[in-house]
Amino acid sequence: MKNGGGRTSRIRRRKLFRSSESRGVNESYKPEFIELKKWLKDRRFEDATLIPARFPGTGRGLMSKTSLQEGQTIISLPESCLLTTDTVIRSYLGAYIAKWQPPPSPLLALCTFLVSEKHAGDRSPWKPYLEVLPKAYTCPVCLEPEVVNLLPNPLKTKAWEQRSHVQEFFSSSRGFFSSLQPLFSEAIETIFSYRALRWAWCTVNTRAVYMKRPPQLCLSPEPDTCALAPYLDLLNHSPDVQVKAAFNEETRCYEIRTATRCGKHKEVFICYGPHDNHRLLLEYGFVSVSNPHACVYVSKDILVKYLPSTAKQMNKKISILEDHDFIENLTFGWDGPSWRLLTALKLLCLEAEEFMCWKKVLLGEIISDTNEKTSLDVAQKICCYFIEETHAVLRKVSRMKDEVALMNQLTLVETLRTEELKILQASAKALTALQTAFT
Ligand SMILES: C[S@@+](CC[C@H](N)C(=O)[O-])C[C@H]1O[C@@H](n2cnc3c(N)ncnc32)[C@H](O)[C@@H]1O
Repeated sequence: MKNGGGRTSRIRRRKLFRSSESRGVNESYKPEFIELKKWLKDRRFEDATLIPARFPGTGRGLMSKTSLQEGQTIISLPESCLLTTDTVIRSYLGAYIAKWQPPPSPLLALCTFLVSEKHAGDRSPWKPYLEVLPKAYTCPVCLEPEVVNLLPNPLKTKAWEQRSHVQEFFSSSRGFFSSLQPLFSEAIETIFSYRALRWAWCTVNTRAVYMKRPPQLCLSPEPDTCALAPYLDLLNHSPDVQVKAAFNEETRCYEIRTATRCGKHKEVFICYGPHDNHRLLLEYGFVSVSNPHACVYVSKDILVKYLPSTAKQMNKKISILEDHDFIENLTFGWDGPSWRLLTALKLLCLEAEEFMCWKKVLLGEIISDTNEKTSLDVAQKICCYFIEETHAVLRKVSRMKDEVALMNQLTLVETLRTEELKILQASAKALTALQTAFT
């Protein structure tokens, strides 16, 4: 038999393709990981289970050395490796934090420490950790305005809000930064610049683990819940795994236990939460492909725009939806329009003589065949509008990709929009099936 023609070789090729897809390239030989390993060893942490690797699709992450069983602890990082507000307060920054009024927030304390230690370079005892941190992030606050404008509407609004929030964080912290001048020979503004603080803010927001700390008098009373966990923070997210993660008061280690098996030499994932892609992009700067929680959001304006022109009592209907919390989180998902979206549409499509039944609609009752059919037709129109809009944005992204500098950011938007297109196409199909029941 000729090579590559038969069934066996097809299966072999498929297996090869699948394994190269999920298998990562070992990166533990890289100088930054050798240094990090030494640094961790000095803090009583040695890892026999995982190694740093680069994976197609998810980038840098951790790979299992052996197969992992359900219930197995995959990592147990001693307290001495964690960077918390305690670390900051015990450092040279402690006296300055204690002096500053109003007290800095726990987040500001962590960010200040990161910027200051990064600036210290070789002099920083945290250098091996700082060296493996990303140099740049893709959270919306770091995206170019023309890229933010390509995001779907509700996310675009949140992206601009994130930008203003970080800018406000910077301007409100400048006084505190000035008070640190005696610690540095360079002008403080050159060290604690907006870019430096944004980098630190993204570091904490995309990488910190949840670890509730008791309130400290020298810090503001905002919850102190973030800890940076070197090495452990190389674990990427998958919506398909379950893990238990917490600080163990007895062992005084931050531990992660997996509830999902993992094969040898496979990427080991944790789950950051049951987040949709908008939240993943907003909080972590990435998008998960085939995310079961992914969805496309429908805003009030779009709902109203596609209602039949004959629809009556629109203001009244909208205020009912608002009063009953039915105007937000209306979505298309992989299975079609959400129950909330269809319910909102059914209410908006009620005929004048059916209007008194609005409570029944909210409880999920069927009012009439006409109401069912009209609301499905509107849902289909909205879905078609989104499909066209998504195609148009994808064409624009592809044209903009000529500009190499924006490649990473554009690829992110492209992935998000492509996932949304798949969801919308699946929704359109589900809606067609529902519509045929009424023809
Ligand atoms: C806690 S870190 C995980 C390690 C990170 N990949 C690294 O190289 O340092 C979280 C960041 O990893 C990336 N990430 C996590 N899960 C991912 C995934 N499933 N696909 C792509 N990027 C992912 C995102 O950039 C996210 O902000």
